[in-house]
Amino acid sequence: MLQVENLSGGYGKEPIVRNVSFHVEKGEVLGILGPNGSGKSTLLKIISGILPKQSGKVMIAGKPSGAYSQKQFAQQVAVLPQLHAHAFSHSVKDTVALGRYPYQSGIFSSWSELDEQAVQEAMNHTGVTRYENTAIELLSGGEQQRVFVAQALAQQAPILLLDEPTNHLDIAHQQQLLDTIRNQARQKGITVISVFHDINLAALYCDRLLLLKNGEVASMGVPQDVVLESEIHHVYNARVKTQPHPEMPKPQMTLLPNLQEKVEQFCVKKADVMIQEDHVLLQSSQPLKTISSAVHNAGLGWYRTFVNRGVRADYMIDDVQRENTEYLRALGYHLTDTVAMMTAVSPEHVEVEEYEGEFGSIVVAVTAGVGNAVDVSKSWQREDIPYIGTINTWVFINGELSEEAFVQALITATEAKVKALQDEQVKDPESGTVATGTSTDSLLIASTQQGEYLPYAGPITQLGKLIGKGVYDCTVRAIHSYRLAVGEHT
Ligand SMILES: Nc1ncnc2c1ncn2[C@@H]1O[C@H](COP(=O)(O)OP(=O)(O)OP(=O)(O)O)[C@@H](O)[C@H]1O
Repeated sequence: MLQVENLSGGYGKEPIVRNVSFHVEKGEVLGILGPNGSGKSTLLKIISGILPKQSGKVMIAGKPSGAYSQKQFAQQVAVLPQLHAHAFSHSVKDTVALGRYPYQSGIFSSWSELDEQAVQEAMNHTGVTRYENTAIELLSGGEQQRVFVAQALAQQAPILLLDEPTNHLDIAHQQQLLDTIRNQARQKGITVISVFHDINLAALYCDRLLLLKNGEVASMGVPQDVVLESEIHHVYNARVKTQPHPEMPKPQMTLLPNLQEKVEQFCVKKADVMIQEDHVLLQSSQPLKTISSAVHNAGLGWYRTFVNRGVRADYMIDDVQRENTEYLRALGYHLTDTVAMMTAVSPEHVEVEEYEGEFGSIVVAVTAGVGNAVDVSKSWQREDIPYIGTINTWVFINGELSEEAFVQALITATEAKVKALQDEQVKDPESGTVATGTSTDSLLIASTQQGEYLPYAGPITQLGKLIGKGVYDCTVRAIHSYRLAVGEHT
């Protein structure tokens, strides 16, 4: 739909944009990224004919852009510039209606039903209909921005060139606007080329990204291939970490600050694990990087308070999450700073130990209710009802773990637990075979992220050895403790 070949141009003799080539298909959304002054706006200005090109080609629907008259060009390409000059006071509707000028002819107004419909639709999509009779200068920056986007949409051109369309917009309006633009691209086959400052928004909404550095293409491709830590560091000179978006297969990046603040050194000790009236508690002075399958705040996060709550064996609540949240609130725990598990085992049957290794130490705490344990290889024969009985395992690590080490720590701890059940001959009461866990086991790996860097946590690494020994020992002891409490004999 739009093809740019070896395009160069700028404001004086020296080109600002140099040798840029790309093509964009019908219905595609291309994001242009790059640091301040890299030439993003200049590139859009050259494509839209606001600035003359020095060399290269811009082809629109197979024809050189210069072959279009001004009006024909405006029927093909709608432009949202970065800065809007509005010398005359117009109402919002009149401003949006200016987008229809390529379709007006003659000295008498030829305003048609189609024009009216396009204006109404564009105002609707950008949420500015309620201001239609208000003078544009009376609106806030973000509201004005939406009016100018409406003007570009009203133009109903097959190509949209947008320079920072979300400038001044709050997050809800950013979402609404970019949803609209993306939907227009998909439903109406509109081709969109948009400059972004926000790399995450661009990665989320664009099919492909073009990264400019000093007026030249530094990289171009699908967001996964452009939003790379090394690439962003190279082009922007900023330290970042990329992560997957939680709902879409798109990369998102986070800044890694270079702060000079002194970080307080701390470590987790065995004595930090306390037995309260109805729960096991650990409160750390600093947040720990945590991954868990807890009831409250499962997944990955940073937390200071860890709760393993003992409930009665007949605890039957429809909305466990909510009831548990109320419980934590009543105890005064900060809900966003707490990870909480549940068990039918009484807190005094927790087994806690500290293990010293070459790199530092770990603390393990386990409660093991194994009355209804399950052999995972036979569980397909069972009904889907959960059974009372849970093994809750906490592993606190005084060290700095890589992401790989976090996942390996989960595996190593699970293997150690399974081995403990095997050696203790914990049986699945339904199949009669050796159990591998229970139907509701929870596991937590939490790390101070201070001290020695620990890239791996497999069974023969220093960390893996401690986890293997610690989880195995504490699980065996917790099974003994449970059996003693319920009067079960091995
Ligand atoms: N009207 C102008 N006359 C001369 N030079 C200009 C003009 N506008 C921009 N420039 C120069 O062109 C270079 C690229 O500017 P441009 O606005 O294209 O960058 P950008 O990537 O859009 O930056 P930003 O992220 O800050 O919006 C800058 O060095 C700028 O100083």
